[in-house]
Amino acid sequence: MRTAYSVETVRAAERELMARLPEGALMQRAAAGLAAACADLIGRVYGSRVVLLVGSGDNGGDALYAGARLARRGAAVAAVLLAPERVHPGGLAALLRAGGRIAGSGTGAGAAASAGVGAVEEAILRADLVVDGIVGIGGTGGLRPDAARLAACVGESGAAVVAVDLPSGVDADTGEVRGAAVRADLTVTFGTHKPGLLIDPAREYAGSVRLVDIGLGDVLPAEAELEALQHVDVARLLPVPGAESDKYRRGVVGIAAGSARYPGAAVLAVSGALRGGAGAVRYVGPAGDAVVSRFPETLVSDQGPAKAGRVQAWVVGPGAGDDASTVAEVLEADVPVLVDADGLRLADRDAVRARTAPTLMTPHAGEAAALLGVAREEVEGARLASARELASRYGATVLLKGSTTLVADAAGGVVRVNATGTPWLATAGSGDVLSGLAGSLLASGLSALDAGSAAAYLHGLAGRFAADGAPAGAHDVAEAIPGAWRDVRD
Ligand SMILES: NC(=O)C1=CN([C@@H]2O[C@H](COP(=O)(O)OP(=O)(O)OC[C@H]3O[C@@H](n4cnc5c(N)ncnc54)[C@H](OP(=O)(O)O)[C@@H]3O)[C@@H](O)[C@H]2O)[C@@H](O)CC1
Ligand SMILES: [K+]
Repeated sequence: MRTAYSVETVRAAERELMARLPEGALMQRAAAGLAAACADLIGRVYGSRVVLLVGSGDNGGDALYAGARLARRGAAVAAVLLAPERVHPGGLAALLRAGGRIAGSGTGAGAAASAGVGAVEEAILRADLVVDGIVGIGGTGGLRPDAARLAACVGESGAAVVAVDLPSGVDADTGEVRGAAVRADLTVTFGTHKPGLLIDPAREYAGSVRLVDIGLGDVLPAEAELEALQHVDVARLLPVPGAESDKYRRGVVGIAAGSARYPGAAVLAVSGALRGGAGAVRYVGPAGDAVVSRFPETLVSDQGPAKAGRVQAWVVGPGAGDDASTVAEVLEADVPVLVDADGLRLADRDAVRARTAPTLMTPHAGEAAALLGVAREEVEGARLASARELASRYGATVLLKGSTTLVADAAGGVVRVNATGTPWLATAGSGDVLSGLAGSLLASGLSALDAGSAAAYLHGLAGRFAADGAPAGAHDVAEAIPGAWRDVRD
């Protein structure tokens, strides 16, 4: 499991740890890990040109101490000081002792806002490596103008870019990016991941992320703010039939989906459900013929959901068109219900809130925006807050689809993030497969949080296998689910 903690939690843990250690010890651990990561990234340190972007906080201090280490190994290291009068004194002294210099000025005066600007930009453009120590977890709001100019210049440089703790300009707690931010090839983060490193859009700015252990793990609380499942975690969640299992004990998932206009959505939801571990898939709706001709193992009913026979979970909504009464009927069932696509628009909020069995809603950003009454961009820019808000308004678990999928429970607590997806998954019908898969896992007894996050994980992996660098259709993704399942299990 990869976990991420908020700034507030990190600060508290840091205080506790610092009280037991000699002054400066944590920063030295951080700087040592940072310098090693920089060296690994550029390969040859001796003779390389390194530019440090140094803010006035400890993030800048980390950059300066790491720069000193690189200078001792023969790199030509220049520091751009955003606020020379408030620079970390010990870090600057260490850099200068090691043979590093201040960029943009021979006198040590400030660079970015002074006559040295041209020289600073030139140094950045000519650098082999830029180390972004402008701001870390102490950042608030968008980057200030001086810092934003530097971030833009870094974007034009061909240098390898390493962000210290976080790419400057991204919000550590939410993953939001307001205005300019540094785009890194590698982010070296200390003690724990921060939520922003795992959630888009910030995640994209971070590049690959390397976690440096500074001993914080011992003092962090057990429950994180955000967690990302890995293969072993998903393997533990996936249902395994026992010797005594029959189809009913393994769970029956009901799919109420599709319409005369969109029969394909029903077929695709069933295709996901058949690969999700339930013992049987029951279908109700107008696309029964299409479903059976493709998947003869489906139990098709021509009655409404209430009379279709027992199920342990329902999926409602994919391709439903305007069939609000089916959605309402499913919401009355006292079993877990997954609501997707048209169902999200048709579901009555009070009816969802009144349910006692779990509800899992699976909107993409556009659907979530419509439910929240905001613009799509607002949801995409603030994914964590949007998922939490929607979950709380509906009293449901919300799986917000996207390049980083989030799953949030109504009661708060840890949010799951999934990053196995691929841009190739943004294809028609892919969401229908996901809802069938997640519904099937709900029917086999997983909680809404577990079913949603395990389904997102498998679905993302299946998307990667199916696409393998080329376009793939939603049915290819469904067919790749067993391979993803085996990959996770092995
Ligand atoms: N946690 C740990 O265990 C450890 C933490 N460590 C390191 O410490 C870092 C945290 O250091 P920190 O607390 O000094 O804050 P930091 O990120 O340097 O930012 C503060 C500075 O940024 C400025 N500033 C703010 N907003 C801005 C903006 N929008 N645009 C531009 N500037 C902005 C702000 O200016 P001010 O508001 O004061 O004028 C202030 O000068 C952490 O990320 C990690 O790298 C490691 O050394 C070891 C262990
Ligand atoms: K930074």
